[in-house]
Amino acid sequence: MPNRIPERTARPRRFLMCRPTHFTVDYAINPWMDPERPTDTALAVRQWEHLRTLYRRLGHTVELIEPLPGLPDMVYTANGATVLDGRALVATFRHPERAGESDAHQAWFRAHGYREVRRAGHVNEGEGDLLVAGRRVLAGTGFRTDPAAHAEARALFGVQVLSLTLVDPRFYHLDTALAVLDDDHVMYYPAAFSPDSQALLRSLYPDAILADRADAEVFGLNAVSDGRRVLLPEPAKALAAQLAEQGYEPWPVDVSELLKGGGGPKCCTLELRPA
Ligand SMILES: CN(C)C(=N)NCCC[C@H](N)C(=O)O
Repeated sequence: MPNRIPERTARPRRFLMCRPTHFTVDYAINPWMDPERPTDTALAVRQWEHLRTLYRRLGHTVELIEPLPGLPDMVYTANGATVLDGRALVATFRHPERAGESDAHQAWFRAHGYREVRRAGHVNEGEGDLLVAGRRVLAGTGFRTDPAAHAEARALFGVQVLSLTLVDPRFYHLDTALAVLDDDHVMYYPAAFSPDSQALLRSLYPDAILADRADAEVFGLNAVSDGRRVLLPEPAKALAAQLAEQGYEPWPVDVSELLKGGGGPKCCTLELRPA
């Protein structure tokens, strides 16, 4: 009997985004950034506007945080916090170039009625490394987020937090190597993880979609899923085909300019999970 394609259900989401008004690459804190390569801020804004419009068209709510001059990476709001049950754990960045973003996010969450807003006591780059999967948090470490931040997240959110070690500097945040598709389904690039973390992922998600190197290298895993529709960088063709085979709707987006900073659709999108 042929395998049945599972029925996928979309759930409306609430996202926080930041217009890339001040986007440029004038420092390099990840292997994708090259300050010698010109950037086109107007194009970055157009690509970002398209992403925002798409979310709205798909029925999601987009809230905005004001972009600040001198913080060109602020467009990557996923790194600003992790939000679960109305509690915001605000990022503490590894690199001084991004440190100013923490105050901006803290102020935003305080002004928007979150029941608890806490600044991380250890290096913690928000949803770049802490991905919420149902009532579990998958937590990356190796390049940015400190393992001690995982314990802090466990204490604040009161959910299971599972540590995963990244081993390839090109996949420096968990959300470059793994995407949560649904509460209990993920896709990931195995070679980005240590052997122990690969084994853990295999046991947790035996039916995960596995990305190949080519799709991982175009940031195909830096994707946003609402349970059925999956927005991902358009060059990740094989991954889009795999998603379709598994009952998802791939929505390819052009984020070529934003990739110059080392981030794709997911990096530009922080999910707000109310109480
Ligand atoms: C998918 N990724 C990596 C993100 N969640 N964020 C992008 C951060 C980019 C920034 N220039 C940096 O290197 O911090």
